[in-house]
Amino acid sequence: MSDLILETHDLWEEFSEKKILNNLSFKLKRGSFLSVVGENGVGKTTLVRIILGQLKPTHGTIKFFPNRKSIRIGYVPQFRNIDDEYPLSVKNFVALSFSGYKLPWLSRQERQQLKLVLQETDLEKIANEPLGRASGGEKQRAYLAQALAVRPDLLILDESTASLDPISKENLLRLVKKLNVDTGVTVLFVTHDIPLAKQFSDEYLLLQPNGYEVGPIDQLQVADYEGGQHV
Ligand SMILES: Nc1ncnc2c1ncn2[C@@H]1O[C@H](COP(=O)(O)OP(=O)(O)OP(=O)(O)O)[C@@H](O)[C@H]1O
Repeated sequence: MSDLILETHDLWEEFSEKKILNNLSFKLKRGSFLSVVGENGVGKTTLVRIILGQLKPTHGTIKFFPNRKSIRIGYVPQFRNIDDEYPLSVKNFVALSFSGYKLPWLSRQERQQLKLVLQETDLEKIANEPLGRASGGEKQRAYLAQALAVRPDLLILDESTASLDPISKENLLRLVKKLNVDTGVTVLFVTHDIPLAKQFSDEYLLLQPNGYEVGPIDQLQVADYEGGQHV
């Protein structure tokens, strides 16, 4: 099996005559933890949408290994608060990931998977509580559990920690890192939080208005992030 999960070649996207992503060629190693960083508007979400298959690149290619069909992708969005009156329990919310989600009709395998994922995300104790009453960190763990329920090969966190307090942010990332190490799930973490990226990832992809940079995370210079221009 290839040691890569995906690779892009010469990728760019054109929006209203504006070129985004600058002929991006990068390789994502299976089992790695990559932080995608860069200032507002450089194309981080555009890259995620291309990976998810929601957007076709104007130019260039994206290749999955062994192929797209065999790669399961879990996606954790930016934190959106859930109303206090939200009716589903934590468990039922996580189970929305399965098709035919009404709990009594989950298959045995799905029930086992649900139990495991609630354990992994430390939500077992509040599994039957209404999600609306959970804390911000617990709600975000429920989104994470939903993404993990499909046993993804690739987990994409799209500014998923942005609205959490510093302790909840770190706890969420610690959990993701543990899953990355224990299960080998590949992680692509889109963030503006450079200290958090440095603490948990192995590699970085820095998108810039006129280019991009890739490398081991310890080589990411904050000065580069703040508007430096490299190709
Ligand atoms: N569907 C679209 N139509 C037109 N322009 C778009 C579209 N999607 C994104 N853009 C533009 O492309 C650029 C890159 O957007 P993108 O959301 O990928 O940036 P980003 O790096 O994720 O930004 P942020 O850090 O603010 O979330 C922006 O200038 C944005 O306005």
